[in-house]
Amino acid sequence: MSLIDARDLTVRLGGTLILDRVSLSVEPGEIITIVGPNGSGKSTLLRALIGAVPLASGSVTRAPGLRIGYVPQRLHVDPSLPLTVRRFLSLPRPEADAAIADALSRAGVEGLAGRQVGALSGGQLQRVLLARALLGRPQLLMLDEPTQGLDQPASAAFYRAIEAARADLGCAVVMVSHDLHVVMSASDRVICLNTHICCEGHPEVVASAPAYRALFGDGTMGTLALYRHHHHGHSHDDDGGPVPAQGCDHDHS
Ligand SMILES: Nc1ncnc2c1ncn2[C@@H]1O[C@H](COP(=O)(O)OP(=O)(O)OP(=O)(O)O)[C@@H](O)[C@H]1O
Repeated sequence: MSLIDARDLTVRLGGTLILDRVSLSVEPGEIITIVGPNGSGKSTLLRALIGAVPLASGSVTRAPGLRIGYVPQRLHVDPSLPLTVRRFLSLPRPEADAAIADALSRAGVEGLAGRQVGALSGGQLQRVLLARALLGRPQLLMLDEPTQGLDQPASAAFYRAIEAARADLGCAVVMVSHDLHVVMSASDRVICLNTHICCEGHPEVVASAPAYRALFGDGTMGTLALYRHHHHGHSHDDDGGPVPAQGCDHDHS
């Protein structure tokens, strides 16, 4: 059984169409990466899958009792707030010291339990947020641009921790990422979102797209090229059936 099954998920916020008939299912243990331009609905999609956003139409079915660990894009913590990592990880529910130590270790930051949350570096805080998500031994880990603002070694370490957690817990991972090396190397499936799913497929399929080759040919400019690829309008001139997208190099003109 799928962990999550979304059918024609449609979300409107403030009268604006944010997600248009998005269908996807998440299978146990798979890693799905969601890419797309700013404002394309990636965060909203994660929140809708969790059930934190009302749907205008469509449905989201979660496996009964599904345990989800969610790592937000960022969390602002007032540096003057006295709050240790241990206490932070015990909110809202008290957790045993051993469980906290285990989660911190899985996230690769054992030894931080006594530190002040407000004094952590960006990379440490993201790993503590990962530890928090891992505490509930999730079947599904959802991460919203978790390495934003981290340097390359810190990002790489973060993703290694995610992979280790998946290997260990067997959890599925759905993440939003702009880190295309990760997208291409660590994902079972890549979904490119632009209000609707504009293309999806195995990384190799996406990698065969000219836009992806442009990425590695042109360095960071290639990153922009990927995000600019054929992001066509949102009008559907078809009957709303399955998106026939397999790669990122098609257009719908
Ligand atoms: N509560 C809200 N009310 C109205 N519009 C909203 C609300 N939340 C988000 N939006 C709009 O929905 C669109 C999608 O936002 P979302 O954060 O899902 O995009 P995103 O792809 O995650 O963007 P980014 O890459 O910049 O993080 C944006 O245009 C945003 O302004």
